[in-house]
Amino acid sequence: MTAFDLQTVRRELHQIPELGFEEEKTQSYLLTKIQEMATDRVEVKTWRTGVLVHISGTNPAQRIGFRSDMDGLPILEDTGFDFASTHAGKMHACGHDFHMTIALAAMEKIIAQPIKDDVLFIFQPAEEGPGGAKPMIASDEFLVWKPDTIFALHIAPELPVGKVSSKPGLLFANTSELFLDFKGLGGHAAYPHLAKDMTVAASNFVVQAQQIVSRRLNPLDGSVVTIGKMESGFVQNAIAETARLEGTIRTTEASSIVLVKDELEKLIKGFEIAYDCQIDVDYGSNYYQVVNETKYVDQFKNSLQHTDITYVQASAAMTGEDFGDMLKEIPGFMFWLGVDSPYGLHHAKLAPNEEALSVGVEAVETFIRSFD
Ligand SMILES: CC(=O)N[C@@H](CCC[C@H](N)C(=O)O)C(=O)O
Repeated sequence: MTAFDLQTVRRELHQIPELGFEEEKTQSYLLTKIQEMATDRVEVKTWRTGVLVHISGTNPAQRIGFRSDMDGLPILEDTGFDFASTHAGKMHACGHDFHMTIALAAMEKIIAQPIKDDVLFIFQPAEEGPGGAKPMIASDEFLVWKPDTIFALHIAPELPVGKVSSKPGLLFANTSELFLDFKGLGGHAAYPHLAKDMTVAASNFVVQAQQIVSRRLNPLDGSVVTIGKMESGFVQNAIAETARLEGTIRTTEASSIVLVKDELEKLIKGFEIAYDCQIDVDYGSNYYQVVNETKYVDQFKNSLQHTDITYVQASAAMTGEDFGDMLKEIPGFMFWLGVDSPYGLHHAKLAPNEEALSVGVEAVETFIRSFD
């Protein structure tokens, strides 16, 4: 049991989603909750819009870190919930409201009954972009409390409530954002021969880019090029002078990200000639793969044996997570928490089952106590 209601906290957080490094309301909400549960063992630091909470152990030999991300997505919520987002066009569509609620509740339990070791709860901004993990772990605020091991969870819509899953080794892919700006020549819709149509150029680019995955990369290595957003033109009867594509590259091999970028650049050169246009590319933020340390995955799995939580073996996924950048520096692992939603991550109707909140709290607390 916690002193606060998990569902209420999750719903209050759900109503105030904020984009990366804009999480001011979320930060102040978390700080209020943390103050309510703080004792003289607890120290709090802020880093940009993030929060670090250090709980001194009774006889510390090491420090265990648990990380929750904080940001929402630029998605217009379509759940119909009476606790839907109050921030127009923004939504907790990746479950970070769940992650933060679970972190707060697990923290409350560790404060109430500290373990031997120190524990650090990390609320990290900007996971969806531009990436808060890398700058956070390089900050003085983090380095003074750098954990010896670190772990995190992510909600899994396709997994039933009561189940968690993970695996040793690769869990999530390498990622790079992709932004392409096309500049041609606009004109009247009736005179295509006098214009350089960027709707046609960008549309063909989307199709051609798919062949990098199917024809240039080793089919045994996983890779994805997804264009999630496409914009061009202003009106139905004018040829578009500009177009913009926004997407993401995913690969299971760190080195394949470079290969995909090389191939994209060849394509860009070809398109600039073929469509007589200019194409500018920007790769935005890049996240390193999430690689789990076997010993901690085993410890997690074993720690759950005396609970009702079922551990199942996961497969690697092409999702990305800047937690990979933390795991590159600090050994640990990440696990999926079953939330049984009919709609998936990043869907405007994502509806995780709130019964999974207490399962998440139990899994996190149980793993932390397994160091005792
Ligand atoms: C778990 C999850 O859904 N993470 C995001 C991370 C996004 C990274 C970046 N903005 C990109 O799109 O490359 C994901 O989309 O996998």
